Amino acid sequence: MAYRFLSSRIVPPSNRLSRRFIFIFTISLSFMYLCYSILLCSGTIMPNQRLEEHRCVRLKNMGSKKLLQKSHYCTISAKARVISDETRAVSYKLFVWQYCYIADYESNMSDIGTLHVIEILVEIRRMYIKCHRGLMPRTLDSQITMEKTPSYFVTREAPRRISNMSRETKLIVVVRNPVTRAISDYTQTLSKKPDIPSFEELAFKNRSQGMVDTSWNAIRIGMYILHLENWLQYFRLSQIHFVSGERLITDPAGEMGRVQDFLGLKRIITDKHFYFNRTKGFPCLKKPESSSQPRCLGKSKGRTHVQIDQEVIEQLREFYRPFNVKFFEMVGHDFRWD
Ligand SMILES: Nc1ncnc2c1ncn2[C@@H]1O[C@H](COP(=O)(O)OS(=O)(=O)O)[C@@H](OP(=O)(O)O)[C@H]1O
Repeated sequence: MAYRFLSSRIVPPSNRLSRRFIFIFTISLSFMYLCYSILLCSGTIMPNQRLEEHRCVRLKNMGSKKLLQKSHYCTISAKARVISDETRAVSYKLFVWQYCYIADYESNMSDIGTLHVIEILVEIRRMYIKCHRGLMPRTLDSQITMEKTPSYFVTREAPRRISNMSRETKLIVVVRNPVTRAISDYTQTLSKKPDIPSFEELAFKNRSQGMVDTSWNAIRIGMYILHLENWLQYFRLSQIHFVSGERLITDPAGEMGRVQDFLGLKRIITDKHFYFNRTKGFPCLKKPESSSQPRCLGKSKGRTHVQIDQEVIEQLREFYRPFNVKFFEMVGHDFRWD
């Protein structure tokens, strides 16, 4: 649009020379942005690499020496996640900008080499994918890289993009009772924005008629089967492992055992690594890699939930039941959310 506006006003349509100049100028500008976005990527790889030590729990220190000389069990720290999410958002915007700008140019310039423009687009896309891959830490064959972005599960485009990157990716999703999940979500939002409407107001379009507002994210996210169906267009069910959010609290070692099996790792993390912290009311790590002190999750994990009317909870249970049943059937496991 910007080009159309400029070209129609500044350059007379018949002036081929000026048009060629604008074309070269546009391409140069795009190229500069491309270089900038690539530099931006490599700039953020560095902090990621520096964080690698924090991310990777060396199994060596967890007991089994034989395996551990070779293996790292990697998790992505919250800080690393923020860096990679932000960088991806910025580079994605740059990519879209470049793509749209050139595509717009292409549609307006019949006399320029279309093939040339396509070549440039292909190159930008190649660089873009390389840029994303570069955000992940380098790993040896004996290492596993993990990426943690909860919102991917409910992001429409995520399965296609991830499968484009690697079809063999293993996916782990923590699911909990969708009603509790919605209340937890609301509690978290309320702690940041105390002025939001009540849970009941947000959850229902019409409460007396039991009409739930599925456009509210806190509700929509818990309709797991719908999101799963989207993922199953690109991944096999055997590539996805569902962790029970409830059992992660009552039996963290058991859940972690199943995660390790799914990833094809020896069971290194066992109940020896956890203890129940009465003050926190949750299991905590006895001795994490980074310190000799026990470590619990932060204050924002495991907060007291907002009190919700029992009748509202019942209505939401009813609403979720058919979605849950389909979900249990699909994954072949009953999470017992009733
Ligand atoms: N060990 C331990 N300690 C504290 N909290 C625990 C633990 N295990 C699971 N949980 C549950 O994790 C819930 C928070 O996870 P989130 O989904 O918000 O995490 S994330 O931000 O998406 O990473 C959090 O939900 P809320 O209770 O609603 O805060 C916890 O119930």
